[in-house]
Amino acid sequence: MRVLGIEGTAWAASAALFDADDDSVFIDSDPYQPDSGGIHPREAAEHMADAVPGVVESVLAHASETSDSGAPEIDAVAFSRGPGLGPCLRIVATAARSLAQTLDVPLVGVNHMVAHLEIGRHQSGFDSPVCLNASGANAHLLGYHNGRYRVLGETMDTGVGNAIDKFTRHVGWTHPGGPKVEQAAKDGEYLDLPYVVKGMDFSFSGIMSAAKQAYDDGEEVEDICCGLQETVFGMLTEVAERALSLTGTDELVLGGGVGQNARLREMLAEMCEARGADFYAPEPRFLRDNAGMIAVLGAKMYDAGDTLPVADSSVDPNYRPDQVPVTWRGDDESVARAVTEAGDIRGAEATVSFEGEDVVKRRLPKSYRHPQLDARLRKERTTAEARLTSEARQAGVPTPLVRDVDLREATITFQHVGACDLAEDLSADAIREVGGHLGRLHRAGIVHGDPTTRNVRVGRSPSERDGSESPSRTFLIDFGLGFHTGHVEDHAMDLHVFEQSIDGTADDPAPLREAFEAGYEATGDADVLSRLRTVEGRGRYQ
Ligand SMILES: C[C@@H](O)[C@H](NC(=O)OP(=O)(O)OC[C@H]1O[C@@H](n2cnc3c(N)ncnc32)[C@H](O)[C@@H]1O)C(=O)O
Ligand SMILES: Nc1ncnc2c1ncn2[C@@H]1O[C@H](COP(=O)(O)OP(=O)(O)OP(=O)(O)O)[C@@H](O)[C@H]1O
Ligand SMILES: [Fe+2]
Repeated sequence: MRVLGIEGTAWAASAALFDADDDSVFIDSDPYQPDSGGIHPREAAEHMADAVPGVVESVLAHASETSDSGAPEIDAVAFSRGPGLGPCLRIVATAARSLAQTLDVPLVGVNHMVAHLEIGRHQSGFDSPVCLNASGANAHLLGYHNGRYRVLGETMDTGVGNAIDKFTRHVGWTHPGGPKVEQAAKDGEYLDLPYVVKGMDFSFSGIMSAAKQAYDDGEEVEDICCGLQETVFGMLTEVAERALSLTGTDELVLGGGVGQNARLREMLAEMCEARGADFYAPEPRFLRDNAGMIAVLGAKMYDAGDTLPVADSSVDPNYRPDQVPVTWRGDDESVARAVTEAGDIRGAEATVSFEGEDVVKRRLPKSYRHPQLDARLRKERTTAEARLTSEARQAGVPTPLVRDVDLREATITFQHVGACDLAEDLSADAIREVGGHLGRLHRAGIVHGDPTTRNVRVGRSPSERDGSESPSRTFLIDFGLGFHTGHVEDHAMDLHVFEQSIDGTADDPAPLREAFEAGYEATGDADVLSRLRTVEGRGRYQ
């Protein structure tokens, strides 16, 4: 089977031929290079109109040369339906429709983001990996579960490449900025910048403002580039590790143009090696925007009968990966694995060992992180965790007692609580109770920062066992990303993080979300729930 793919969401006018019989991919691309500034939508669309016919022509010629009959012998035409720049998408879709009609073959509409990650899954042979997309206009973690790719975490503002490109525009470098930052960072010293991770979500705007400010203040640009890479890629690696820990899977694939960065790949590989996971990054020609990935996913979709009548083939500039009905994977596949609790636990951040009635949590150094950043985060988080675990308790939220803190070793000793993590015993009742806990916590001016189904323990409390006090079934743990705040936005983010972790693991998340929100409503502020709707609906990628 042979599928011709066409890509043109933003800068790469690209066509490709994927031959499923010998797994070969031929790609021809013609990039748009802005004279100055960033990608200009109208200029980019003009580029697509000029360049797409040429790359399609060259792929058709290749197809004819490599067929027995001398005709192109193409079974389907696949194209990027979105997300991307509307004017570019429309030109590419028009080209794809007319080519499919000329060749008299079906049309396949591919989600560009899903293509960025399916290429890595296809080439690695991994079953059901966590996928990190680090591209220009996006940054997110996806995992397949129950017929869809679930968003496990994502940027709350700009895409990672665009964030870096905005900084390089500020210092007067031409587009794209990513490779220039990579080069300059080699001659730089690490510089501290804000580090922003909320559960498995993250944001870049604060870092970018600080980086621009540092430049205006006369810091060496090489040092800022080094700090930028260490911070931004450290965050992406951390959230990828969180996703591995939450889902229990041991496979990670990388996709997207920023994935061409050697430092990012090095950090991800090192993180995976340290936790015994497998890591795969496609070669650069499949990481940056290219039609090869569109043709490969197009072939899987065509095989599954997932083709588009021309009348229904409109483009979608905001096409999200979790909107795609995944027709080409089995319903029984899932990114979520059962995690068995035996002996020491390796969480995303720390190792946890069970010592009698106590639990000892050690934030061991992370070798993938810059040592200065690593020391800062371990200390900050240990301090926050010890303090907030106790303060939450005082606010009426069940948490373990803190028995001992060793800041130098970044180690805390806690009382052992619960029988298992909520992830292993997801029930509406327990989740309603967690909603109540978060409402109370927020009223006390505290956010948890990382409320996931692995950071809630479920089971009987010691008081319940000896019958001395009224029982509580659920306990919040892992306050390392917590902080004091009265902002509705921060509180809504806490709820968003929790709901994302339900979406990532539950078969039928809707009733669980409802129970969670009902629980929150009973103790928390209604404004936070309405802000949650805004957070979810926000057009994130800029
Ligand atoms: C929707 C679609 O149009 C968009 N595509 C896209 O952003 O192109 P992509 O090829 O995946 O990524 C381009 C980005 O990748 C960055 N980039 C390229 N090489 C880099 C490097 N060595 N280090 C860091 N960033 C790099 C560029 O600066 C640019 O921001 C997307 O996938 O988000
Ligand atoms: N006080 C406790 N009582 C019982 N079990 C605990 C306690 N603290 C931690 N655990 C167990 O250890 C696991 C990891 O702990 P924790 O979440 O604090 O570490 P982490 O490295 O920050 O993990 P992650 O970042 O993946 O959430 C928990 O999911 C839980 O199963
Ligand atoms: Fe892309």
